[in-house]
Amino acid sequence: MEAQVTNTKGKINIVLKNRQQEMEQLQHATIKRDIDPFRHIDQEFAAFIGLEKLKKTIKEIYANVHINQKREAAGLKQEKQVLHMLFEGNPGTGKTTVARKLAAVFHEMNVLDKGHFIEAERADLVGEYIGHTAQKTRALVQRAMGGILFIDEAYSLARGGEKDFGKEAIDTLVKHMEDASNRFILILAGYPREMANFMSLNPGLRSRFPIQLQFPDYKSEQLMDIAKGMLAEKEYQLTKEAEWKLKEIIVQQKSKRTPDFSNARFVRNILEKAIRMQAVRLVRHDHHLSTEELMKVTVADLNAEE
Ligand SMILES: Nc1ncnc2c1ncn2[C@@H]1O[C@H](COP(=O)(O)OP(=O)(O)OP(=O)(O)O)[C@@H](O)[C@H]1O
Repeated sequence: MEAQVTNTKGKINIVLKNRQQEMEQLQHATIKRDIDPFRHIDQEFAAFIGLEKLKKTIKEIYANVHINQKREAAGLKQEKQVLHMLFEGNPGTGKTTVARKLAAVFHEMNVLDKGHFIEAERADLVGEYIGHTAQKTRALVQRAMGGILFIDEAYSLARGGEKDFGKEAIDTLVKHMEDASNRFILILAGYPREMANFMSLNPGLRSRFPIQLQFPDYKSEQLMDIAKGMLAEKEYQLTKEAEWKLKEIIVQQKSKRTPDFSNARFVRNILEKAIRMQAVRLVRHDHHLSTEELMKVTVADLNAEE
């Protein structure tokens, strides 16, 4: 009888201990979630190599939104953020891709109502007669409400100087940026030197953009990481030799220091061509192609002439 009681007590003790362990694990998981509120942002931007300042800025914006919600719940004033941005970087450094991604991420964060993305250029804003430009620009801004309006090569708006209708487009944009500052996000993008010149011709314009991001040229190692990411996404893989070859091509191209070197786009173009060449190589085989053969991109594919 005594032995039975001890046995039952032992079982209860084990059950209690397991329960305590479960509770501790649960607590631990909750604490972990609390100390890493940015995990989701890290995941969303994991495919973007480099761009550390951008990632840091998005986390600041997220923190602000989150804390504002808590302030609202506590009956405190909210600090609405103005998020118009300037993106300055050479060709293929990711300006358009990042802007497109931000539209989706900001929608998820409740920063933007709709989260759509409108890419515009000079012809979409500048009209042909007096009044036409303001009307076109206003209509474009209206379409962009709740989303992002991205104007690439923004300096083209100032192309014709003082007498050009481009000036009217800039003035109209500035007016709407202030009137509807929280309802859409304007991103002006372009190459660094041209943007600097454009800003110097329009004093006061730069200061209207609280977020200014530089997109630096990628280092060769970063371009290799971008290449691997692009291939992995498409379910391809470089052989070791092909990796060395691609690195050699990138280093050689970068050393030429041509002003129009197109960074990640240069890499994308090489890979797309190599994938076509791999298909041409494989299509000649009439044996069963293994998964590995279908995935591997070789030096021959990189070297092949179209
Ligand atoms: N950091 C990055 N990580 C992964 N891929 C990138 C990165 N930056 C750019 N890319 C890829 O490079 C390509 C070109 O990028 P994108 O068109 O956004 O450049 P851009 O700066 O807008 O160029 P441009 O000024 O010439 O229009 C895209 O396919 C994009 O996915």
